Amino acid sequence: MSLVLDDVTVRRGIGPVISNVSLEVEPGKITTLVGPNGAGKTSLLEAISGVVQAAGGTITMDGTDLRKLSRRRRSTAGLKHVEQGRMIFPSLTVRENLKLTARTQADFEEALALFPELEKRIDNATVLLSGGEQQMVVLARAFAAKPRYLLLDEMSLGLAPVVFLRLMPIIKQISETGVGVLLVEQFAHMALGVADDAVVVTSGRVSYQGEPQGLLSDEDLLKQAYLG
Ligand SMILES: Nc1ncnc2c1ncn2[C@@H]1O[C@H](COP(=O)(O)OP(=O)(O)OP(=O)(O)O)[C@@H](O)[C@H]1O
Repeated sequence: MSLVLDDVTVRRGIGPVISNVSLEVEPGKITTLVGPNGAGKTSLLEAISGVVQAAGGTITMDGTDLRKLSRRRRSTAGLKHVEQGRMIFPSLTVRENLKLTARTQADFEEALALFPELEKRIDNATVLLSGGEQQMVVLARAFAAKPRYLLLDEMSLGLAPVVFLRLMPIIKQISETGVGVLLVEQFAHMALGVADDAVVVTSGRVSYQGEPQGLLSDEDLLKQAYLG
């Protein structure tokens, strides 16, 4: 049981932006995917969730071939993709935002419990929240939908590092409930701090795969992860 990519290739325009990538995201674990700008990280997540179709390879979720399913079917099967940019309804309150994805009161409460900061602002319009709090709403919405696997694309975008750092233990807690998390980040250090597995993608190919510690302790590898 896991989310498995085998030999996946993604084409955009004329050429491949992801070539022969294989990786596994296990339930209850965080796989952190890092790599420089334009390495193809977003394209890879998009191929998993069905925003684009993979040109080659297989993608299975707990044994189900995802490539045969539409984007919506992948989502109802338990795959939640949090795309770049804060996908919230700014004029709705925090409560209303969460209620849009939580199917039951228990799911709503469980999601909210991870975010004490949000409990205090539950009836405020989300537009009035800070960038970090808005990103918490995004994460809470995703978790409230009870995903089996969660794809998180550059949650750090536009956030101060210290604010992003606050999200890390929450993402860890989410994974500990049994959710498999694929965390894509340019801020490699922080995202690797909570990772169970690490993958570096450079120019569309896997250039490192293994223990996060092996990457964190190798300066050349890290440089490659940031700069290519
Ligand atoms: N819709 C598109 N059409 C054509 N090419 C695209 C499209 N989206 C991305 N690309 C190209 O695909 C390559 C990989 O981009 P992608 O956004 O997947 O990388 P990334 O690692 O997520 O980078 P970033 O961190 O900058 O988002 C880049 O060369 C980019 O220009």
